[in-house]
Amino acid sequence: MPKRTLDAFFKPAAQPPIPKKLKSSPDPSSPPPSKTKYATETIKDASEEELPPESHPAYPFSIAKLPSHVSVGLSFATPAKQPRVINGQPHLNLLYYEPYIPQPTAKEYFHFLRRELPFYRVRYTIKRGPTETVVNTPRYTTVFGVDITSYFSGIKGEGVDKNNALLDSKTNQPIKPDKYKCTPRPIPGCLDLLRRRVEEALADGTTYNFVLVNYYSSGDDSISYHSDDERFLGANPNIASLTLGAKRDFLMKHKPPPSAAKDTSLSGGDKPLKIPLATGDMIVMRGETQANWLHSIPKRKGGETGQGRINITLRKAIVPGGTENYYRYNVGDGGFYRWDDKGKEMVCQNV
Ligand SMILES: O=C(O)CCC(=O)C(=O)O
Ligand SMILES: [Fe+2]
Repeated sequence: MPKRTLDAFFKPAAQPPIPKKLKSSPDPSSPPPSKTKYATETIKDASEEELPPESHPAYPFSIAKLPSHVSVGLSFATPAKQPRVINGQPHLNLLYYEPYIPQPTAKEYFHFLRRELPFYRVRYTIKRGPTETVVNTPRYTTVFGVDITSYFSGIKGEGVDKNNALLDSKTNQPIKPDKYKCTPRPIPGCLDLLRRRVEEALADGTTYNFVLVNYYSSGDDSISYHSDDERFLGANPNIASLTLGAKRDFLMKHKPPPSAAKDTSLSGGDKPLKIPLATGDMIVMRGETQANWLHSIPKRKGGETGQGRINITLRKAIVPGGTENYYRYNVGDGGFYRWDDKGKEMVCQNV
């Protein structure tokens, strides 16, 4: 791979000033100091670095650390643009970063995450009365994090290692073995940097403890209309949602009012709001949005979208039920998939 210059990472969007001196702490957001002194100096490629991957008993394989050219972009070139507020419709409250991550970094980040994360194609059953139906989730998913009643031990900023254990937030002691049916996974450094950067960008006290990742491999992959208004997120949850890779339409429509749909402006029958999300774009759904609006990524005619699309949502679960729900529906109990760069497809690793 060719060498890059720092200049290349900061094009084309207007960028915040590059700090004169960068820290050299082990925090993944901090690039090695020898490579970052001047904007024109060359910096090494990921392949030249030997950052040890992060392993943890709950991961199916160890997860690579972000190469420094991606962590530099995420740390110092975000937000690429200031957000627009979209609130011109009842109960709607969005921030729209167009983009949040500048394109060169978004592209590298997309390829890195697709290659390095474990993914799942979850099947689950739903029961309606006596009938059981099997649901095949129409996209790849994965999830990391734990609700606020627990946390992973470890030194802040040191990243994940195999000794990170789950502690109870009240007692600071190891959790009882039966606290969760699922096995929560610590957020790997490559996603935790994004989480911390978004919290900093919002600067309104928002914090997140979950990272959910969707991978839409083609136009046939989708998510149907829903709202993320589960009780385990608390009232008026803030959810940040980042797009990497292929452009897909994000549709929103107001929930129908509980009584007869007389007010057609809220009936849900109107044309949906369509936001064509491109790589690096981020929307933040806030306030009463989840309580009143549904959103979806519909299938695309023709099936193909070229390169595939990754969506990352940041959320905060406040009770153990949230942790159980997220692992059940985004990891499940089947085999995991890993991206095969030669075959250009997700390959199931076990069953
Ligand atoms: O892929 C997207 O943009 C939306 C994903 C989503 O709504 C969800 O995971 O709840
Ligand atoms: Fe959603």
